[in-house]
Amino acid sequence: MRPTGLSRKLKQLVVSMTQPCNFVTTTTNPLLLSRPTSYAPRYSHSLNFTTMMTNNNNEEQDHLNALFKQKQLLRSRVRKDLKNMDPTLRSQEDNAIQSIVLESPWFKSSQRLCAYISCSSLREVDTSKLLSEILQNPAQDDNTKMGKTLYVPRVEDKNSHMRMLNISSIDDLIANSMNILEPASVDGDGNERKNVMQANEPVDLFLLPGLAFDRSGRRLGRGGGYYDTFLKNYQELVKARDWKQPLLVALSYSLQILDEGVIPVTANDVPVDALVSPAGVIPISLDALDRMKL
Ligand SMILES: Nc1nc2c(c(=O)[nH]1)N(C=O)[C@@H](CNc1ccc(C(=O)N[C@@H](CCC(=O)O)C(=O)O)cc1)CN2
Ligand SMILES: Nc1ncnc2c1ncn2[C@@H]1O[C@H](COP(=O)(O)OP(=O)(O)OP(=O)(O)O)[C@@H](O)[C@H]1O
Repeated sequence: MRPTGLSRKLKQLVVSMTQPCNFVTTTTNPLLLSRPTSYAPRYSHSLNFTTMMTNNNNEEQDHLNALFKQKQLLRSRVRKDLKNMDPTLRSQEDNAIQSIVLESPWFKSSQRLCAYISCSSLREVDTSKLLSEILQNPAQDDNTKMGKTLYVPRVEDKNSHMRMLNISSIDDLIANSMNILEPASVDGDGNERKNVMQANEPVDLFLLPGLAFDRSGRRLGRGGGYYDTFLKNYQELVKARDWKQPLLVALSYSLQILDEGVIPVTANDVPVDALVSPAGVIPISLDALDRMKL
């Protein structure tokens, strides 16, 4: 059967998104182009509209299923590699990545950050030194350009919903059902924690976790869709408020940086601006080149 217009388009989209791309050297990076908000076909006339819609939806769903299956296989492979990583190497890489971040001008000058609380059983790049540094240097109430404000993730439900809540101490965290540390909704005094979506000023830096990355900014998460959903909403909020978009920086062990074209992505995947690996910063977007002074 000849592919219909929609299925051809969908295939092109999937193919284009699994091809290598580079934010810096080309202005036609598919990940940076405006993404489709819907795959729904718009036929002005059709002999058998319902059948066509059903076929197209089925094909579309088959493609997505195949793509999500590819993602799962890749996750299993990377999880295994992380599990087999030599502990001494892991600790060296944790230190190297954190030192690069701590010594960078873009981290030092950041005022409002969203960072993940690393989980050693998930073999995530350690963020403990970064969190200590941020929390040791809190923003003052008068909001002068000194000090930092930290927001960290809190999973709200299984429908990819998480919030980023303000904490002022590591003691504000408790383990959730996934055994990841996160803040309670209310602080010790019973006050609701500040939610970054309701803050009056923008976040300048996100430090992101992930299972695998590539040099084009593709990021493979753990499969919950939490970060992609959050980042899309946050980017929309920033746009509506006419603020500067935050820098999205992922922390990655060397083995998590995969060849281009290997990580499958869908239209919902949000690309990162830069990676920090033990070998240094890998800027990806033009914004990263500009703001990270590389
Ligand atoms: N430190 C940290 N906090 C985070 C995230 C994260 O990736 N890292 N998240 C980012 O979304 C959200 C939580 N999402 C999560 C999704 C899956 C798993 C998890 O344990 N996954 C298992 C496999 C589970 C399965 O497939 O059955 C694993 O990856 O081994 C943990 C957190 C919010 N907080
Ligand atoms: N076959 C499928 N068809 C449609 N949606 C799917 C399918 N399989 C998984 N999903 C949904 O896609 C989302 C996961 O997306 P994805 O695999 O891109 O996550 P991720 O890259 O790990 O994201 P994040 O890092 O943001 O958590 C989940 O909300 C899940 O319910």
